[in-house]
Amino acid sequence: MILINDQFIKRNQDTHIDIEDRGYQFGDGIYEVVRVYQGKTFRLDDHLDRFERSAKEIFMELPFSKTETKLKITQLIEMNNLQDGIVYFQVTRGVAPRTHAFPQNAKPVLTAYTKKSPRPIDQFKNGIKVVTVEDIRWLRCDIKSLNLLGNVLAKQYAHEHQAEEAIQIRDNTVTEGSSSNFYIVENGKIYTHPADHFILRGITRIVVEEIANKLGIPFIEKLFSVKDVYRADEAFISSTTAEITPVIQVNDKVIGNGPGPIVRAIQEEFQKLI
Ligand SMILES: Cc1ncc(COP(=O)(O)O)c(CN[C@@H]2CONC2=O)c1O
Repeated sequence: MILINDQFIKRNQDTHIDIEDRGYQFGDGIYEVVRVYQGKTFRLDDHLDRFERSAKEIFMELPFSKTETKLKITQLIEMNNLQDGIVYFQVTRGVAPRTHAFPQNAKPVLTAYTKKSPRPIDQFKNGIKVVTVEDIRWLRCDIKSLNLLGNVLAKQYAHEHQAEEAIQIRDNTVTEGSSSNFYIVENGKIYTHPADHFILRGITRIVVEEIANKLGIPFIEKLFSVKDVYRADEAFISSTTAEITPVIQVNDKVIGNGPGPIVRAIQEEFQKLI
């Protein structure tokens, strides 16, 4: 089943999204991806809080309250008997004759679906290779909007260079991955870009900070360059789908000696949480 507003419908039915839906024409909308483990959502409240903030930041009404949205998402997971995978949901500003300014009386459109997806265990174990690209995105990357072309181009560059992720660089500073947050470890301390308008404040990033605090590992929000990355003892990314994934190579530079003790400790604690 999928969800369109307050209707649960079979996916193979004649479902349609209007050609003048602003999400389709302008990317005028917001989204969330939530992980489901053994049928239970992980940090859904945090995702819904961020969803509400994203809507507020683009001056968009949400069609349902947090409680109502939570219920619909949970019902969808149960209907589809999703055990391990993700639930994707988004709201667009709705359908209206194409004009850039906000339409007078368009109704926001909520859609959601679930997808079985195994955890990338090999990547957790062995780590991944990433490449660096220029961060060409707009200046409100803190909003989880449907405007993902910059992210798409970055990810495509990674795939064309046999890498799993592209780490974006803005003014000689490492911001984040195309769909992940990025960290380096030096002398037992974790460094990551401050949660400002230049990155998305990842839910998994919040969990990484909580785990670091629990383990007494300094979690330092600080600007750093690619040169700092090359000198790092360890590097890793985090996201709802990548969880905590070690980074063992950046461009042609090997980082440390493969997944290090800090990222392993964070992974171990994360595993306990789920
Ligand atoms: C640009 C960007 N930064 C950071 C993150 C990490 O945020 P979370 O920890 O909250 O997931 C994401 C996740 N993007 C989602 C996660 O999976 N696929 C996505 O598009 C992202 O797209």
